[in-house]
Amino acid sequence: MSEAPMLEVQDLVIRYRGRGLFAARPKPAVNGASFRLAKGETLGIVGESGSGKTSLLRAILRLLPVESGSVQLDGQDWLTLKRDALRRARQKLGVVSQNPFLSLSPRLTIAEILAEPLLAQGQRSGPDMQKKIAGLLSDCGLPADFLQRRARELSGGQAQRVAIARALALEPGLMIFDEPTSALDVSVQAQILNLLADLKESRGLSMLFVTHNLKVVAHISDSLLVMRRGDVIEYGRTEEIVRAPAQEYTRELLSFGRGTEHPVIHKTALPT
Ligand SMILES: Nc1ncnc2c1ncn2[C@@H]1O[C@H](COP(=O)(O)OP(=O)(O)OP(=O)(O)O)[C@@H](O)[C@H]1O
Repeated sequence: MSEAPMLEVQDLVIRYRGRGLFAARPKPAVNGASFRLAKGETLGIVGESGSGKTSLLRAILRLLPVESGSVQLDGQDWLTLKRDALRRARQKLGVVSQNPFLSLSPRLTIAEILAEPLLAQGQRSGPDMQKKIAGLLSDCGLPADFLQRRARELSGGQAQRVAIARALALEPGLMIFDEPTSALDVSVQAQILNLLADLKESRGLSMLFVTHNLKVVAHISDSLLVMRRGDVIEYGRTEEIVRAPAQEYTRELLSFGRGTEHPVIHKTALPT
């Protein structure tokens, strides 16, 4: 029997409420999305503003109720989990968002930021924890002397590396990236994409990567899912979609990827 996928979403429908008592029922924000993410693979979810990407992510994170459909996370029926079971199971998810400065406490040292999730999980501070924290930082391409710096002293790229290190602290099975490079310069974007490619290889990470920029995500995704106005309009292996997109809309996203040139993927040099 083949291994259970890390994430399997089937016919997911998400609909916000209409405004006012007699408001017409709005069209679903996500209209029957289905996809499968195998362990160790990356799925890029792409679409322009309003296509439903954030709603889909928020539903997967259980921050938004769904109207119908199912989500299996590592073989577990994710949408029916209750309180304590959900809290425990959430450790399977690591989340990195667009702006690391909103999620990193400016006054804490990087060592304190990386220790937070471990302490919250009940691990004891001490030499083992220090070793683990130093390892996380180094895996994310920052030198050990950064441990004593504070988040407010970091560049955007460095802060995003710390946010990624913190999300990895509890060794989640699935990493979720919500526009992780869109606030960064193109050269720094490429470095962060290199880092994700390295981490995927060294840690066998499964990743969901949400972005409006198809060119960015095509470089690191095994599969792509293209959304438009709530519908999944294209889904398949990246090389096939890039070679022969079935939809005109996907072709447009490929040729006019907003805001970037082709980011150069190379082995990471000095972190920026
Ligand atoms: N809280 C809300 N209440 C009502 N409608 C909402 C709400 N949040 C989003 N929507 C609607 O749901 C649809 C999908 O929005 P969503 O934010 O999921 O798209 P997106 O692809 O993530 O866009 P962006 O890239 O701008 O974040 C849009 O039509 C949006 O107006």
